[in-house]
Amino acid sequence: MNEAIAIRCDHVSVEFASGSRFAGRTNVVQAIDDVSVGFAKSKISALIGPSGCGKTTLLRLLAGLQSPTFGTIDLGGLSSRGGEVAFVFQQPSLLPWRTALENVSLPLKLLGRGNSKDRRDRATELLKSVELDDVAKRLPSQLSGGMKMRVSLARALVTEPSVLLLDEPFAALDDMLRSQLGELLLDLWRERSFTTVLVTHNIAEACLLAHQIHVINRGKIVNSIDNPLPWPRHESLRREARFGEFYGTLSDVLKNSDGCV
Ligand SMILES: Nc1ncnc2c1ncn2[C@@H]1O[C@H](COP(=O)(O)OP(=O)(O)OP(=O)(O)O)[C@@H](O)[C@H]1O
Repeated sequence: MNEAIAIRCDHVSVEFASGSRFAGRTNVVQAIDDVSVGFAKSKISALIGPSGCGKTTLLRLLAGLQSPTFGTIDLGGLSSRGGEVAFVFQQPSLLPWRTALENVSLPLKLLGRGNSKDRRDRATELLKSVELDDVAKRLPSQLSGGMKMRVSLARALVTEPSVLLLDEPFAALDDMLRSQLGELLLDLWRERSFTTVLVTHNIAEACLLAHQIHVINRGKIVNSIDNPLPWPRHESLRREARFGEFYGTLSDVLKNSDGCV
């Protein structure tokens, strides 16, 4: 595998059977169609495209939650079972009977890492990094939507993964929270440099957060664009002319790729 590529998909396709077997009709849905792509090591890559184009299916493939019908996926030996690959979905999916701290420490317990004090200390550290150490003892039902998402991020990062997969993690949040969590993601990435693949519908989010943007439509990657905006990135970049310029370029690419969102 090329040094700079952390994840490589080679001629990957996913076909789903759809329709009713009882009615005697089953169709094949080609969710991913012969995709070959590399995701850069220690960089943030965005997958953007219209609803139903295959973004989640591609992310599930990278997470090992879905097998390809054809083709291969190479994560250089990393896996979620070893805690090296972590994912965060749109719904935070925290265990409701466990406190925020217990939710964050759970992956360490499942992997058998450290004793209970080590795990508690590590989870407290992660809750601190998402500015939630003061609510460590609360249950998920006592947290706001934004707080739950931050706990999910802390839980995903507690095993120090090399790869973080994010499926529209901020989509259910209002604009203000979305921006704050985007900024938080940038901070966490700056400290840890995990390889990130972010599924989003949001052009501005892709412009602000990603190094590279892959446009996906009808199961195919139809364009891959290097984001020219400078690093380090902050929310304030949204107010700069060059941000508007790149936003316009990306919108045009999406329209011309028939991948408008
Ligand atoms: N388990 C499944 N069985 C049958 N079809 C599926 C299954 N999962 C996904 N599909 C189909 O595969 C295609 C791609 O779905 P996918 O969820 O990957 O799209 P998406 O780009 O993430 O959409 P959205 O942005 O709306 O979440 C869609 O046509 C969808 O209906």
